[in-house]
Amino acid sequence: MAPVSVKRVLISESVDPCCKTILQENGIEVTQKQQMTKEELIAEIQNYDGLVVRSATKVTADVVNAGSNLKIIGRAGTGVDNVDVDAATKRGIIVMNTPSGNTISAAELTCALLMSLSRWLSALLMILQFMGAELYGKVLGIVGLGRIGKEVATRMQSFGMKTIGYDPITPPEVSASWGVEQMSLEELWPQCDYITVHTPLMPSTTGLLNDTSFAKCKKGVKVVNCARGGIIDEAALLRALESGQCGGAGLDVFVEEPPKDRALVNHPNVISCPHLGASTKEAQARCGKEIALQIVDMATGKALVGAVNAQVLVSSFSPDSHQWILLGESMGRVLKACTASKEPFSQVHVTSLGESLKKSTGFLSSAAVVGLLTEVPQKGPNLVNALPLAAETGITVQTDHKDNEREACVLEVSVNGRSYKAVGLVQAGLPVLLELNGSVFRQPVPLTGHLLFFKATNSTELLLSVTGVLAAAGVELQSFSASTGGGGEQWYCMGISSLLGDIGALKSLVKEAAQLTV
Ligand SMILES: NC(=O)C1=CN([C@@H]2O[C@H](COP(=O)(O)OP(=O)(O)OC[C@H]3O[C@@H](n4cnc5c(N)ncnc54)[C@H](O)[C@@H]3O)[C@@H](O)[C@H]2O)C=CC1
Ligand SMILES: O=C(O)C(=O)COP(=O)(O)O
Repeated sequence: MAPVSVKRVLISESVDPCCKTILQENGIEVTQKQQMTKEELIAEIQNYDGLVVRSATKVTADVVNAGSNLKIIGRAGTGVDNVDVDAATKRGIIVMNTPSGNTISAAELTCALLMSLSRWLSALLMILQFMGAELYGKVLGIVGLGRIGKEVATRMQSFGMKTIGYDPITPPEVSASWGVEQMSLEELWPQCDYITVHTPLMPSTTGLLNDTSFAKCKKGVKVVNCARGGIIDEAALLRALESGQCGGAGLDVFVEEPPKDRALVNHPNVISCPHLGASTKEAQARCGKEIALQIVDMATGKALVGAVNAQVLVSSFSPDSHQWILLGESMGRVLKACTASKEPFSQVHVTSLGESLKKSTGFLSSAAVVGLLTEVPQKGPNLVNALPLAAETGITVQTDHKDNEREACVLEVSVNGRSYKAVGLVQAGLPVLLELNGSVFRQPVPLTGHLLFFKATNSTELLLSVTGVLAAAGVELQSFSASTGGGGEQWYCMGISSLLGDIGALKSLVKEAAQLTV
């Protein structure tokens, strides 16, 4: 993978100082600010290649779009719901997080809230309520059995709690191996003395606990939310607290932070924190260090860790994928230049051939689309946004893999019902073109530097005329490849020292001509 140039990074809030230090030690200029307003961020973001945030900075589409040089948004923490990931993806910006750096801290705060709710450990609540309850023997329902859910389960088991849970993705046998019996939410609600939620906030988890689910719970159930505000519906929670259906709530997160509506925070049976789950020295040191190292690794082309919107890029970080990516891009560019029609493509089909390319079809197709879209009048597409941009432009991209003795990439595109095709591979570490629109080259064409393609009938006089045009323009001929094609029209490719200023003279000699730089 080619390094992503990151020279200047803005840290827009309180990220551990080790983040700045590590970035600076690796030659990156860093500005760290606290509590930037959205207006300040929009005004300044264009000066940076990278932005590092926690949860307070709202990286909305207008911030993303103002970041004309942005290549990376790093979240020193888990949730990326404060970042408009779709807007970033469309702009080709990588979004990455450090999802395990604060797991233990968030789990520990959850456990602290569960304990506080059992014994009313808060100055105010202790005055109001003297009688607590043991956790021992009680049932804890854990909704979301990922990193934090698991750590909460194993900790609360040591208090003798029975842990049950629900997660649509974590297999029941996996959670069973750390002591959590899975069941449907319908079965879970009525069994729990305590419920804690540990899912991301998304449409399927918004209002997971609502009036209907509270009604199915044991009277007096206690709930904890250290995940995201809104997973427990706030209005329903207040109603359940007031009716006694909910016996207490421990809340670290709110729909609006800090919450302007203080009804929940001020409720006598609520223990609340201002989003402190990750606020420990250890978690911050881990997240700050991890995000800095991940950015450095990406910028040096070493590895791509923690990217949430660039799966294609992640798989492209294998040692020899770089040349295949160049091949895909160059083939896209060659086909774009050599199709007679200037209409937009409607369909792109990429086939990878050969065992070792089985897992490369994803990045080969993105790379080919990057090459095909280079004339899109926006900032150049890259492997992050190629496929979303293609979809937006109405291009259908299909991929395929076929077993073959030799590794190769076949790129076919359709324009106005006509198909065009290129076949290439990486030979001796360099991308080469084997075939173009039915013409098979006698010598593979090295896809590097300035290339002149033309289609003509095989004739020595014509080739002399073409070299004459090059000489007249002061352009040197550096390599020459002709395709096998008998007497009919065939494609030729010349490696040239620079592009011709005007291709008109050449076009008068040959059927089709195109020049490009790859
Ligand atoms: N309060 C704080 O300071 C912190 C909050 N968090 C938040 O905690 C939450 C959990 O974080 P992690 O455990 O690291 O995430 P994770 O990705 O490891 O686990 C989330 C789990 O939720 C499950 N899930 C998805 N949809 C579900 C549904 N409809 N019902 C039940 N489960 C569902 C997923 O399958 C996954 O196993 C996130 O929202 C994160 O942003 C994380 C760190 C600190
Ligand atoms: O990592 C997360 O998802 C968190 O909620 C922690 O947020 P913070 O880094 O403390 O602003």
